[in-house]
Amino acid sequence: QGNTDLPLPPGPTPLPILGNLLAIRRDAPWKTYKEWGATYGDLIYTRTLRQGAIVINSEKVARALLEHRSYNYSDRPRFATIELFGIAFRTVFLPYGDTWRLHRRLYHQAFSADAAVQYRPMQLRKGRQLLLDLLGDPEGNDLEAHLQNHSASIIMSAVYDYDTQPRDDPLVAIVKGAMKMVIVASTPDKAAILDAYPILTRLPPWFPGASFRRHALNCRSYISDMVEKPFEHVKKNMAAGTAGPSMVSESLRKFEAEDDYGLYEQAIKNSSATAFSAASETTYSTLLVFILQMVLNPHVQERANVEIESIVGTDRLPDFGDRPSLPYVEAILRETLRFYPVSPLGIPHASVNSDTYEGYHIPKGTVIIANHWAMSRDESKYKNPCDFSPERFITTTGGLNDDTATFGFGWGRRICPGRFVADASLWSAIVSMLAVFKFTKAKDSQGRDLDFEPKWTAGAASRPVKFPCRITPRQAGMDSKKLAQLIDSSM
Ligand code: HEM
Repeated sequence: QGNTDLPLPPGPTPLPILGNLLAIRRDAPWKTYKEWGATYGDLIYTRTLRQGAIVINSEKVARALLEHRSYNYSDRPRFATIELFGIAFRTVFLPYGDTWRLHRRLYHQAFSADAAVQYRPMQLRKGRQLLLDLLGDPEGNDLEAHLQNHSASIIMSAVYDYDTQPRDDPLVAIVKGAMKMVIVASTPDKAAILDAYPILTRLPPWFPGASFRRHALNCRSYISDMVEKPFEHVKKNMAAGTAGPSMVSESLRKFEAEDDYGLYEQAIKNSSATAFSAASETTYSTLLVFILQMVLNPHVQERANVEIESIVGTDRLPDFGDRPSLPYVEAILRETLRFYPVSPLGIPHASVNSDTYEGYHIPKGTVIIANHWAMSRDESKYKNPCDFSPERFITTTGGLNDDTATFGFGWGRRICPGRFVADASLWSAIVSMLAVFKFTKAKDSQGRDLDFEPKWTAGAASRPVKFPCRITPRQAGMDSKKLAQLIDSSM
């Protein structure tokens, strides 16, 4: 229990009304929080307008509070934008309670470590489709789109048994369109203003300056399609007897005899719609980080390729059976997750009751932000943290150390339930790409390397901004026919 006589954790002095709003970098708040850490430590109190928040800058404190006291830190803050834009149904925003527990149960059935194994053949197939897409795009003009398709097609298959079309898939377009609207509409500064002045959310849509209300109405209709349309696809296939296994069909069957079936059906709809949006952006952003780092670190690719060729040869592609024999590839995956957690501040938690930690008072209902980016740059754990170095996970005897670098998947009872699926999607794509391609810098007209400074997008999910590169097959004469043969001989 908290003790109100104790001080709040330390932090920068807030200005009247605005609090620390102006002191926080809008493009990368995680960097500001890390810088503050040098003065105030790993637990910082900050205020934006009326909203107080505690930032955790280290794995140690995150573990102590969000894991060991998970019962008290598994709630979510209620932001005014969430209701306004019609996204309060998403698991990520549900308060700590029965509906959220039911969602977690549904994910556990479909995506636990054991259940996730069933998707591996599909994930390998999708990884190989990605190879064909990359072969046809040697300058990586549509790199982001290929990676997006790969991630979207895996999650649509696992959740809805839906086979996406390689381009312009109608269901993917609905879901992507809805998520884009939500991201534009619910930027942190909008959220902070609407939370501080909730009366604004009740302005009529026609009111001057209330364009966000019109936007919100539009957004709600997109969101409704995002929830209903893929779900209808499964129901239709179940009625026709053609539905393959998926999170939705298996959950519907499991609960069909329950008295309160309607409640389960709603939870299945809402959790499955959350899964798509939570899975696709994070997974493809991580693959983009991987490719960027391969372009910038050719020696890492070469070492990985030597490892793959010594274990797999060149007549087939790697599969999950090879995974334990490929420690360096594993280290690359870990280093990709460590180097740039694509959700740098995770999703905020909230405290259920007030609490005391190391002599500081944490009020009930405080927003708690885990700064994954600061954890990735912890010099006491990661020497030269700004270097991309898979070697940091390799022991002197060539095996892997115990650090799986999974802090980017979050904490305690709210930890990402899709992490095992994500891990397999990432590994199968990374190992396939390393086996077949070399990623290098693009060349200018004189044949010189085109150097560039990597940039990162702002927002809750951050990823590399488009960068120039070349994607070259390692085997001479590799064309789509030969690659298709290699893929066939690997099935
Ligand atoms: C590289 C890929 C991924 C990353 C980096 C990632 C990261 C995260 C993070 C940081 C959280 C918040 C955890 C917390 O509150 O402490 C989260 C939550 C969540 N993730 Fe993931 N995720 C990934 C892939 C996936 C996949 C593939 C799925 C679904 C199959 C998924 C479904 C979810 C859901 C439903 C939540 C909300 C959990 C809750 O509020 O209880 N994620 N993820």
